[in-house]
Amino acid sequence: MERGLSPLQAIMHAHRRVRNGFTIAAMDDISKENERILHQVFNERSTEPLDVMVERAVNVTESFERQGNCDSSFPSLDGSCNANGDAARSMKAYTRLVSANYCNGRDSPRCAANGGALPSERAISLAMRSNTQRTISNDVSYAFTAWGQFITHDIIQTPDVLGSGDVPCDCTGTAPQCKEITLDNDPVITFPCLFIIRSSSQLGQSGQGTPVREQINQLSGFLDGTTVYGFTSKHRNLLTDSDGMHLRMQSVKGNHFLPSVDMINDNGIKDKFSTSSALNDKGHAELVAGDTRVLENPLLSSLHTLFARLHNNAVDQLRTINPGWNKSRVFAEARLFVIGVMKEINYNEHMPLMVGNPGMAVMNSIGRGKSKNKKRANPDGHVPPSQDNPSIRNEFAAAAYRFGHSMVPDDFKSANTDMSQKRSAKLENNFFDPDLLFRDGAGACLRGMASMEAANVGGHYADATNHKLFKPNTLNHGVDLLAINLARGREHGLGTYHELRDWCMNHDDYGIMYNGLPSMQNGWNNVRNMYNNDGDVDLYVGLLMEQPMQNAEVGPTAGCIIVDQFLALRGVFSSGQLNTIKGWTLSKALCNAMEGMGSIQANLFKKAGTGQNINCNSRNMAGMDMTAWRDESAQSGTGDVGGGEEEDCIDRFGNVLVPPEGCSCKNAKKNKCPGICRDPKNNGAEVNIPEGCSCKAAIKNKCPPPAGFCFHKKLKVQFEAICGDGKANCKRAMKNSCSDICHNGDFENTLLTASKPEGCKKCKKCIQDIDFSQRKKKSGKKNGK
Ligand code: HEM
Ligand SMILES: [Ca+2]
Repeated sequence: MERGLSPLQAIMHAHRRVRNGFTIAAMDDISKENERILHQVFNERSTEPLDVMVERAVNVTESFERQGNCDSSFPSLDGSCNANGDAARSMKAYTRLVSANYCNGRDSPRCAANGGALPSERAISLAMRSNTQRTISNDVSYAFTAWGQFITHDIIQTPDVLGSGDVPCDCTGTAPQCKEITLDNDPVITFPCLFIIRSSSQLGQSGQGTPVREQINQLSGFLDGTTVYGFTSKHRNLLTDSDGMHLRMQSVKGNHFLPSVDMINDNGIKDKFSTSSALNDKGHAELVAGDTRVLENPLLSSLHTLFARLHNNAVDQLRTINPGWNKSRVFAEARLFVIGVMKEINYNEHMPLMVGNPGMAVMNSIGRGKSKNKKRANPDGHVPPSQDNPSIRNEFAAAAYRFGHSMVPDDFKSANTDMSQKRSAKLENNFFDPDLLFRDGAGACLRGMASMEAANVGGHYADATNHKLFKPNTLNHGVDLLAINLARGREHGLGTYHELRDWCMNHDDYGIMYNGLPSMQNGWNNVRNMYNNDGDVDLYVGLLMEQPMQNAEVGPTAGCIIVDQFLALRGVFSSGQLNTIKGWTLSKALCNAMEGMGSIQANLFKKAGTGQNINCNSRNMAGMDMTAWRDESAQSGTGDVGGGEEEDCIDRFGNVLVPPEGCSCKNAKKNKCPGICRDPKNNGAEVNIPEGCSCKAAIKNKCPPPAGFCFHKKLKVQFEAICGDGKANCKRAMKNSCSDICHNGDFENTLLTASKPEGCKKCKKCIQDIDFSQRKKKSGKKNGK
């Protein structure tokens, strides 16, 4: 928990939590190097040819070590090996549907086509608010919206430029890493300005051969369970239980919750998952998941809980069905199952409601192989999702898929088994606060999510997101997510609404989603009049204000961008596994993994009361039939049928082990490789093996003389202790009960032996010059004994 932050610092802290993932040092180094290259080209006017500089930037990014193995039959963690050129793996730049539109043609936020200033993002946000009505969807529940956020967090996280301090923007418009949003007599917000930190980027080259700033995706862009498992081996290992198969959980009031930061012994985890006490103000320990945004709102945290539990349930099933599978195989197959279920829900339940008949017509026609996007299926399991470029599109990340922000309501709810309301909580008081989740449990929260209404997509955000995003408990407002989204689009140099609308309308496959020019929602004329020229309208503004397509939540231009993206990310499973996954819906997942379930919508994304319900108590709903995953070669129960990925070798404490050639990681973890010796009872601390002694004996402090060194576990030092009988007896030596030595506990000087004064029986009693009080204080406090 971060305490003592000013209100603005607390907001910044939360915003940074949303933007910056659980990285490893190599990733941060790559980001810094990329910024350096950008600076060289844009500010120092490097004389090297652009091609050379771009190649250098690409090489920098490529230097990020793969978090997986291309020979594996399982998808890698970071999305590497899934597509040609490792497209869409973690740390790759976004691609664009239309050329970048920066004010200076290279890297400065977009301006009006005539070079003039655009209206302030906050002014547009307020104009959208006052010119539009907020209406409630007749079709979808809040689960529809929440799912969009959960999927976002699997495929997209654009990090801030590194190295900016607590409040790095001062509203003077001078700091290069800041994109400021000017305020003019603001009705609610009391800060001198709003601001965002610019997105970390890489040097790219536009179609016209000019250098441009291209933003980076920190995540694996594939829909591959990043929210559950993280995108680095280190993170995945820290989330894995000591049995190597289950995900770590904590039990609270008899139910499984995500693990708390206190349970995971890693400073990076504490750093990236802690929240500010001005938001998380009831003092709950933060929860840890595969994504750093897990606590952003309590219903999102509940969805994370659902999929972690689902993984663990799948592990239990797979172990029964295939007792011969080894641990890493069980983990990998459970992960594959979880990813399969997520995809099934996303493509079968979520997308049809989002893009409606027109969008699904395009999805289906291309899926059946009529188009250039045709996929190749591989009957043996995981298949690269796309032979085309599956990268995340900038227009999708920075505008189109943010449509869900306008659907988020002010009041979040939990529900009882019969779906009646249990509790209502204001979102403005629950950003980065797991209170609702801890009070009512994940089951009640997800039932609440299904019972809640969602607003229609449009220009009128809820108060919680329009004025009070990340509101600290000491202030009566926060910041404006709508203005932030607009600033982000400009800062990324996104094309305008007209540019994207034209691209989509003229597209061979997507043009059919239009029926002439899209019709716009009420208030459109007033909003577009904010701009000097129609051609300047921000992409996000146009997307929110198009009338939705038939049975869709979004209009044709957002639909086009979304369909294009999800076509690129679609993958294929083997037919047997596909049959298992086919039956899965979000409601079935809730029935399987959530406590207190009764009757809920069959399609959870549909507004309660508008469609069929199902009862979780029917066997078909709550069960998990994994027979298609049965492996005849794994029925013997020896636990040696492998197939898991080969990864960096990291033990369960997160220590990176480097097995010498010819020794496996498995053996390294078991202390069976020469030169590797770690104490499992001491968080895997390194133990030196004295010559002529074994690791096992060294850990137990049982190495005989002359090798006789003792390892003091608490102080993590080795010392020499040869008792009077000539034997090394560490236990006795540490207790000062050897016949001839006393020591003062100051083991920092490694080789400390003191001879016992003559006639002395107990060191403690007879040695004055050895300061035992010192020792007591030191080790006594440290060890709490
Ligand atoms: C309570 C609900 C939500 C909150 C508080 C929230 C907040 C945020 C914030 C603060 C950002 C970063 C903005 C920036 O600096 O550019 C963001 C990004 C984003 N959000 Fe949300 N969001 C919510 C729900 C949703 C939903 C429902 C969707 C989609 C259906 C969504 C999609 C996105 C996308 C695509 C991004 C861009 C991610 C990136 O580039 O890193 N969000 N959100
Ligand atoms: Ca992913």
